[in-house]
Amino acid sequence: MSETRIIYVSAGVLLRPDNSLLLATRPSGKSMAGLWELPGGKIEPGETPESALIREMGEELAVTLKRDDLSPLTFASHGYDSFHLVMPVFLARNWEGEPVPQEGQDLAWVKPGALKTMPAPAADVPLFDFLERHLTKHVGA
Ligand SMILES: Nc1nc2c([nH]c(=O)n2[C@@H]2O[C@H](COP(=O)(O)OP(=O)(O)OP(=O)(O)O)[C@@H](O)[C@H]2O)c(=O)[nH]1
Repeated sequence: MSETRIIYVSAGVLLRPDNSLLLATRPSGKSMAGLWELPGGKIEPGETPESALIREMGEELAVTLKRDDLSPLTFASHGYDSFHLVMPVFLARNWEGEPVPQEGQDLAWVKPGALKTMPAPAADVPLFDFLERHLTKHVGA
């Protein structure tokens, strides 16, 4: 029986008062370059999902998040060819700083109803569906 390699990634939904959320393209040169994803990245040894996300938001977007700004929202679990992705997703409504791409990404603030128009990694398709239903239902589109 072949072993499944699990990759743990932490991702964040930065939600503005107008109910738009931030997506970023994967930088060129990386796997799945150009697709729209939630900001975040791999959880390194010794990190919690929260500390990894806080670090990634600083590295990728120069945004400062505090632990108390993060609420657990949902997760993705998706089998890619070479690994299985497990990705806790946190919601943040407060942060310090305006997101500025640090790695050449494009950024877009997207309303939940428009998420499905954004080409995304396979793991994000059910996630975008969830966000559309959840954020539209509970916050108003
Ligand atoms: N941050 C983020 N990663 C995602 C999302 N959806 C998804 O499949 N992923 C995958 O989760 C992994 C994220 O890790 P990462 O962004 O730190 O990866 P990396 O830059 O080191 O990528 P690399 O392994 O291609 O060098 C990638 O394989 C990425 O394709 C998402 O919405 N946000």
